[in-house]
Amino acid sequence: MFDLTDPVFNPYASEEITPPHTREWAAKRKLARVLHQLNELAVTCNASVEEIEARTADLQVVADSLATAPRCLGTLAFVKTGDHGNYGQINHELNAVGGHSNPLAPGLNIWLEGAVAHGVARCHHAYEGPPGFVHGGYVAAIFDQFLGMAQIAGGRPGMTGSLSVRYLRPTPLDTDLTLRAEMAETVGRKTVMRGEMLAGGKVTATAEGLFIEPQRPLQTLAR
Ligand SMILES: CCCCCCCC(=O)SCCNC(=O)CCNC(=O)[C@H](O)C(C)(C)COP(=O)(O)OP(=O)(O)OC[C@H]1O[C@@H](n2cnc3c(N)ncnc32)[C@H](O)[C@@H]1OP(=O)(O)O
Repeated sequence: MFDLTDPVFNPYASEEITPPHTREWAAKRKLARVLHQLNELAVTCNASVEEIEARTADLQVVADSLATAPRCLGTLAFVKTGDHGNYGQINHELNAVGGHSNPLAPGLNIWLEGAVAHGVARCHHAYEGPPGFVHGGYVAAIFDQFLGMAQIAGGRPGMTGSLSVRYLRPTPLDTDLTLRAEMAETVGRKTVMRGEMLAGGKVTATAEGLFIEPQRPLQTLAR
């Protein structure tokens, strides 16, 4: 699924974001960036009603046009075509929290240095929960993806069985959030990961995740 020794595609080898491997994904990253910006503008812009209605009509034209193109519903549908890369490459683009071509993703970048996983994410105002701070569900989602990717270094990638987050102080919006995680223990198919999230050098939340290697390969679970 993810081969950390693959010299051609290992998105976690360094802090540098792995470039898109096809023109299609380069185009989709651009689309995602515009939509990500629109997400933030949708919750922050203070334009007139007329302006909002006019721009919404413009966007509806774009959405209706894209809706006429063929679609692939889910990563495995993209894999099946054979034209979009392997599962790891497609997941790297489309993942809900870490995908560079997914406008919902809060720009999570992950890299591994030996046994330690590092990451950075940034949540704009569409991720607001308490006033001025990141919604706790998004903090948990970032940990889920971050710890989930960090555990693949252990060689037995699993699905989240449980995730416990301790919210120590509110996590600020529009701030680089740095992440760090290490494997706490691994017993058979079960791996426990522990991590922390920092903003401005202060820990805002810690998390512990239990990941369980499924009995069947992950790619076959959807079938
Ligand atoms: C590389 C991919 C990384 C992906 C990271 C992204 C993070 C995600 O979002 S994953 C999505 C969220 N998670 C899920 O949807 C998982 C849904 N659950 C499942 O599919 C299954 O319950 C799964 C795979 C976790 C375990 O199923 P299965 O392998 O059949 O478990 P089973 O054989 O019954 O139990 C194995 C062991 O784990 C324990 N266990 C199982 N489920 C849990 C759980 N939820 N919490 C704690 N322990 C559990 C069992 O007690 C057992 O322990 P022991 O061996 O000591 O008796």
